[in-house]
Amino acid sequence: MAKIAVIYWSGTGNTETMANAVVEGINEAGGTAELFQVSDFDKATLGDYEAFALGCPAMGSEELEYDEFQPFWDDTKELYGDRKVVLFGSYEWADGEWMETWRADADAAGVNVVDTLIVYDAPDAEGEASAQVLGAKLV
Ligand SMILES: Cc1cc2nc3c(=O)[nH]c(=O)nc-3n(C[C@H](O)[C@H](O)[C@H](O)COP(=O)(O)O)c2cc1C
Repeated sequence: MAKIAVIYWSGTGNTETMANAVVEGINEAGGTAELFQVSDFDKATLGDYEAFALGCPAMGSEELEYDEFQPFWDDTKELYGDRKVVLFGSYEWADGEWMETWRADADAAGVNVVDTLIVYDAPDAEGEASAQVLGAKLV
């Protein structure tokens, strides 16, 4: 059974809601999801997982959260190899440019990004369903 890490940062809970839905989607598709706040994830265990869902909202000025998530991303982006990765997060002020930048950075690092998902503000039922579908793509 595919062991999949869902690793996220969330300030006000919107990306956390998405992360929980991603976990549901993985588990319903037959995978085994493990959920981590980024500050709790031990990078030394990266090799233990077959796929990854990474979540971070738009912060700064169309950027990843700079204190915890950006350093995590910078440290790990060369390490995913050909394992499947999805990127997700919530935004509110603009139109999702941070995700385009994140995706381009992932592509440049050779990350196997199978899909991305952005949701405006707090996910509604449709947003949560989309996050479940996203998670299932990793299984
Ligand atoms: C410091 C700060 C910076 C933000 N920068 C952006 C931004 O550049 N673009 C945007 O669309 N939303 C921005 N937002 C809005 C958040 O992305 C939005 O509130 C999101 O839902 C927060 O997700 P979370 O609940 O997972 O923390 C910012 C919010 C904060 C607090």
